[in-house]
Amino acid sequence: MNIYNTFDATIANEMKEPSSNISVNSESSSKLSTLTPLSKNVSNFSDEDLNDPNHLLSKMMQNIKLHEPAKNSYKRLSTTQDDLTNKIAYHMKEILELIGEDPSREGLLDTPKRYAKAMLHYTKGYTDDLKEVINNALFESESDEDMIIVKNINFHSSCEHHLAPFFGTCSIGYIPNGKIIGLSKFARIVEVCSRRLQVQERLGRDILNIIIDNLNPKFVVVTIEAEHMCMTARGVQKQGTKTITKVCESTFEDKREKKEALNEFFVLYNSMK
Ligand SMILES: Nc1nc2c(ncn2[C@@H]2O[C@H](COP(=O)(O)OP(=O)(O)OP(=O)(O)O)[C@@H](O)[C@H]2O)c(=O)[nH]1
Ligand SMILES: [Zn+2]
Repeated sequence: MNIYNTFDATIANEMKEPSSNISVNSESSSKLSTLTPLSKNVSNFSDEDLNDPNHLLSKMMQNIKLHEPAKNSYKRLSTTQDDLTNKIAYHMKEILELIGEDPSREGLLDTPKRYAKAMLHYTKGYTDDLKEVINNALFESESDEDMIIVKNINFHSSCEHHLAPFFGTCSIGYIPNGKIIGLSKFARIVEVCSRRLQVQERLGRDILNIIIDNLNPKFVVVTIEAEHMCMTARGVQKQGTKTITKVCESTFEDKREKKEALNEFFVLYNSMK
């Protein structure tokens, strides 16, 4: 059985289409579509599914839901990094003027370009090639009973509402299903997903989906604890506020098994400093 139960997120996941002014570029979308192979589970329909149209439809709907969240058809508007940097810098210079600064004063001369380079870094996840990132570091698992946890992977991301940083740690736990992955790859996956404009809920879901797509584990959970600068440095200005999200899925048909695995995750997670 290769169908994941519908997950329960700590906070409801709001998945939105990329804004309409981001168009699809075939080169980048083919690279990035490796994040969500839509056909992945189609070969896993049972005879029962194939003989009963209602069963089949309901299973197809589950599959569609599973792969809905990660939107990866993004496009950089220019082809070269230099061209992009110059275009962003041009607009940043205008913004400096709009806030009443003098972009020609010595301290600000290189600032638009510095900002452009920083912005491209904060959003480099749009162009990272996940296949290269994972680099075939998938190995046969020796036990499909034991849980693996990678705790406290730190990350920096940008909130899609204010372009303000949000940062914190991400922890991942999973029970394999024939395959394990090189441990560093979890941190690399977190890096790809966080270097985009995000909301925390979608960040967790994107990470979870990539793990499912590559490992098809029996159980997987992703927790994120983060501080949002848009809540501390501006807006409501509540220092020290942390947001915690959890997404979790499993192939277990019995919900109790999923609950037990989740308990095991939190016991282990809390016992390790
Ligand atoms: N769910 C969720 N909300 C976020 C995240 N990052 C920022 N936000 C929230 O997005 C909301 C945007 O609300 P708006 O009313 O449109 O924006 P705003 O007027 O700047 O809101 P304030 O921050 O309350 O000043 C705010 O409540 C932010 O706290 C996130 O990762 N997840
Ligand atoms: Zn924000």
